[in-house]
Amino acid sequence: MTDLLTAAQMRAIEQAAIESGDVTGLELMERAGQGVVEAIFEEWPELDKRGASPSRSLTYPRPDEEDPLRAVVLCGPGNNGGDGFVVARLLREQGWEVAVFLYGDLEKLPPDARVNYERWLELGEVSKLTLPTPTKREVSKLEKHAARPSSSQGPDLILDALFGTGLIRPIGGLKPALAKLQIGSEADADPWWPRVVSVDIPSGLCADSGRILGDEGVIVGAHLTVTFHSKKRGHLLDVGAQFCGKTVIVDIGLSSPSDLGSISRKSLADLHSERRLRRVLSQLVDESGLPQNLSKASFGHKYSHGHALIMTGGPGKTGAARLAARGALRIGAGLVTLGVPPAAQMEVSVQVTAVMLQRVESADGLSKILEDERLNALCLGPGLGLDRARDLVPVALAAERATVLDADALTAFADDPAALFGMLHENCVLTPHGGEFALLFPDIAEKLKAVPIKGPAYSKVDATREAAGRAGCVVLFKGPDTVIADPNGRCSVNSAVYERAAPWLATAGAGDVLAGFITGLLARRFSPLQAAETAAWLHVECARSFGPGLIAEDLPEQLPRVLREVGS
Ligand SMILES: NC(=O)C1=CN([C@@H]2O[C@H](COP(=O)(O)OP(=O)(O)OC[C@H]3O[C@@H](n4cnc5c(N)ncnc54)[C@H](OP(=O)(O)O)[C@@H]3O)[C@@H](O)[C@H]2O)[C@@H](O)CC1
Ligand SMILES: Nc1ncnc2c1ncn2[C@@H]1O[C@H](COP(=O)(O)OP(=O)(O)O)[C@@H](O)[C@H]1O
Ligand SMILES: [K+]
Repeated sequence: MTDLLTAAQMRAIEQAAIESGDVTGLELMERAGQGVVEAIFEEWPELDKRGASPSRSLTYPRPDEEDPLRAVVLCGPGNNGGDGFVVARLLREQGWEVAVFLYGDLEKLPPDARVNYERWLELGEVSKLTLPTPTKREVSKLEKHAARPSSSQGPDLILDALFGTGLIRPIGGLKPALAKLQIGSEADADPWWPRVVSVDIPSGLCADSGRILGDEGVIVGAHLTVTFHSKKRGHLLDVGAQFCGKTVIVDIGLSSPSDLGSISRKSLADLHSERRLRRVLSQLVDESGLPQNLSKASFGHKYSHGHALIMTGGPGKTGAARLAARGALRIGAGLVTLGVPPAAQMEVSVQVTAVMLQRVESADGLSKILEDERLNALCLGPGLGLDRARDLVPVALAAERATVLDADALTAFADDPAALFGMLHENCVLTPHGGEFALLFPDIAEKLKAVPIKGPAYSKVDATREAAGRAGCVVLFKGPDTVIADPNGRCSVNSAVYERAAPWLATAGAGDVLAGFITGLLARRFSPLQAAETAAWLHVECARSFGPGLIAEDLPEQLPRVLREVGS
């Protein structure tokens, strides 16, 4: 299990460790600072002068062997700043020239940060940056220390230890200073500009939501972010990953992430965990006791792997449902039938082979074929058309089968979401993208859109949980930071950023395939939450397996390879 923590949860874990007497806050801070330095050397071995490490850097100017390496360390008024003082000291001890700035009042530094401030003072000085807005003179001093290589010798590293998990207000006052350093969000990516490293999280970013506090959008843009113990939600949600650069986690010897002390498991959000998903994929047991893994049980027949029914729209509108059907079949549903209006029968029949076809003109027709109890998973929405959705959705939901509602099946209820919520049951999965989410849950979407002026800000995890509670079923809220929640508060994030980035997944029809994947897993009797989580994970894996140039049709065709790799 990989938990994505909030700032409060991280503090609780730290507090529990300190209270247990196993470790002191000062020791944790020292380990944090050491971890940052190690991570910097790991990322840029040419900065590590301790041994004869290879001086290879394609992106940055190679440090001159004769000159000392130089760092500008920006420390803030809390313990994040304390970590900064530790890093400054460790670099200085290795011969670096380090210019340290403190943004805030010395008198208010928390005790551990104060100790590390004092320790640093034995090695160097600290320049002041007045809070909230540094003076012009202070900013020009900062600028002098951070001059570009073209004008004088610039620093090799800028360390952002201004704010970490304690950020609760916008940092608008720092705008001119960050602009001068060219490390703010507006800075161009400049390969000749020093490496920017953020301690824990880029300053300006809310650790709980991945949103920038304040309407000015002031934030540090880092090349490398070094966080502690576990990723925070802000590293993955919303715009977080755009500003973190590469994010690495340093173990500072806190208890294992699954040992959470007073934190309720219900309040946590999981990061998609490959290990857990592999377990789900391989260990599910169906009601006949056969292993329900995706290679299919050797003794199962097609009906033991479920029968999915996916409704299409009218002529010219059937492509989306066909994509979903292909996805459902490839992910292992025993049979997949497309429910087609008579006018589109010809169009669909010339395009499908393994997928079956059944005429379903209207609600009556749907009720009739749902008399077949073997149809155990339904999908409505992709290309369905709004009128057909309004006609068919009530009948489908009344049948109480596992049901995915996507696209038009969601939009059709924009005028009266409560009517939809009244019909939903616990075996449903809603798969809205941002626009559909806002139609069904306008007040929740509004909270997520409003500029956060204080932290911790309302997050996509909060929003999806709230939506799932209201709908009474699983909600999968799509995006590069897909969040999946059930009405009991269980929640996970399926992230497609950092090493799992798959921007080419944002292609027409990709969502239809996802709906099909979920439907196929529901047919295979996965629970709604497991079906949504597993499908979302496989969806990204398929996109990554294919790579750039992907179109939606390619996704189901990648599944055999991805499943083989999962099973191996
Ligand atoms: N937890 C752990 O296990 C470990 C944590 N560690 C480190 O501690 C960090 C968390 O430390 P933290 O709690 O002191 O928070 P931090 O981000 O330094 O700032 C808080 C201060 O900022 C202030 N403030 C806030 N917003 C502001 C604004 N816009 N403008 C101005 N001021 C603002 C706020 O002020 P106040 O509202 O109280 O006036 C408060 O004084 C964490 O990120 C990690 O680096 C590691 O050492 C090892 C183990
Ligand atoms: N930048 C991105 N990186 C990774 N996945 C993305 C990105 N943008 C969107 N997606 C995913 O692509 C799919 C798009 O679905 P959707 O918006 O319903 O499109 P469509 O209706 O065209 O199928 C969703 O699964 C979403 O999570
Ligand atoms: K920081």
